[in-house]
Amino acid sequence: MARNIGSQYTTERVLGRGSAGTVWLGRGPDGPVAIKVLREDLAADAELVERFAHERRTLLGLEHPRIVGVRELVIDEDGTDLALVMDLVRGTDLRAHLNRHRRLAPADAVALTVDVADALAVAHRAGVVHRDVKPENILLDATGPAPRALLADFGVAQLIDEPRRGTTSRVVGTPDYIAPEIVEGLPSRAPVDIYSLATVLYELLAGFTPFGGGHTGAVLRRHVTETAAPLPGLPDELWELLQQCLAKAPASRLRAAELASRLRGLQPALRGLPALDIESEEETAARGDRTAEENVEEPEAPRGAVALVRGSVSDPDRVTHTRMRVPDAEELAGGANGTARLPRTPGQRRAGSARHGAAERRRRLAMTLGAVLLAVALVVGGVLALA
Ligand SMILES: Nc1ncnc2c1ncn2[C@@H]1O[C@H](COP(=O)(O)OP(=O)(O)OP(=O)(O)O)[C@@H](O)[C@H]1O
Repeated sequence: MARNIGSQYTTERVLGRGSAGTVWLGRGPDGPVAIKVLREDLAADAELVERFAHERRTLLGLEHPRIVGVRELVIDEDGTDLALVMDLVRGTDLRAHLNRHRRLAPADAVALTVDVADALAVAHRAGVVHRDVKPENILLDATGPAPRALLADFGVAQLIDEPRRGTTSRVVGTPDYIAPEIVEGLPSRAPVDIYSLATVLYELLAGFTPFGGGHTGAVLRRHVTETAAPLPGLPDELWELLQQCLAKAPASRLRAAELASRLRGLQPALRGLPALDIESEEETAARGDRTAEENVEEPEAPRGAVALVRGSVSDPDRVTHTRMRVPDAEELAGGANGTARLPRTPGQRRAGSARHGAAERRRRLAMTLGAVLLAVALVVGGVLALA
């Protein structure tokens, strides 16, 4: 049902829902807009409303073709509505795009990443850190010949989470995309956005994030202790860039403008390359491999591998935005064995899988038998020589 937002806008129908509220297709004096109406409990939080009002200039001031512009901040006097009026993006978000395509050709993945890096370069220059770069916050404008990415929700995560940030025992963000320094309780500066964007790029190429899968604590630990598994078939230069932006040390990551320019430089060489021919364990299981593995008599040797169900691109229960406890030092150190999902080319066995284990056992048995036969032959030979 249409309702008025402030004196100038009306809502028409729901475009989507997020943790902070509902986004509506709306109408204003200059035509259609998107209106994010924040949840009632947030709108009723006087401190939060004040923070929004205070940050009004920042929210409204970021203007760039690759940033979803905020046109108006509506604060109802009676405290019922707190809404952001935004430019309407005609298309979809990157999460929906990824759900449909599973993984993108390197040139397409890089083109979208360049758009977001351009947006971040402008924001970082203005001293604004996004803090929640993820496919859900990247909108795709589908009105041109190829989709263009726009980064949405600047500053919103920060404003909403502010009161809880005083406590160092909590980290805020979306687990799969959160930078290691946030997990360690350090402040979020511009490099956190670069890390999250590199995670998105990895996901666009692989179909899954480098450190996702399993429960939130395991995901956080991997961000701090593990390195991303290489993606077979990815051109070396692109892999090097990805690794650099996924560096644990924030200072080692590229700045947004440099990332955009380096990626642009790679674009000609990527043209025409197909999407990577790799799959996650989840996809292997979907192809019926799991049944075969379960039929092998001995269970898989425990490696601590985490099921790939949660956090996968098609998981409707995916944790998208949450507050988490900062893992203690012991928990963070527990990742030495590595628990992240590893990319495999289709049909390739995972080291440690039951079938791989059975083959390994057969190989070891053959080697042992060979060694015994050799020893017997040497003894017999020695006895005969002495006789
Ligand atoms: N400016 C816009 N134009 C068109 N659609 C939009 C716009 N902003 C948001 N949407 C749609 O609304 C959906 C919900 O957006 P919202 O920002 O509330 O949540 P989210 O980013 O998906 O999740 P969360 O807020 O929990 O991190 C988006 O996924 C997108 O499909």
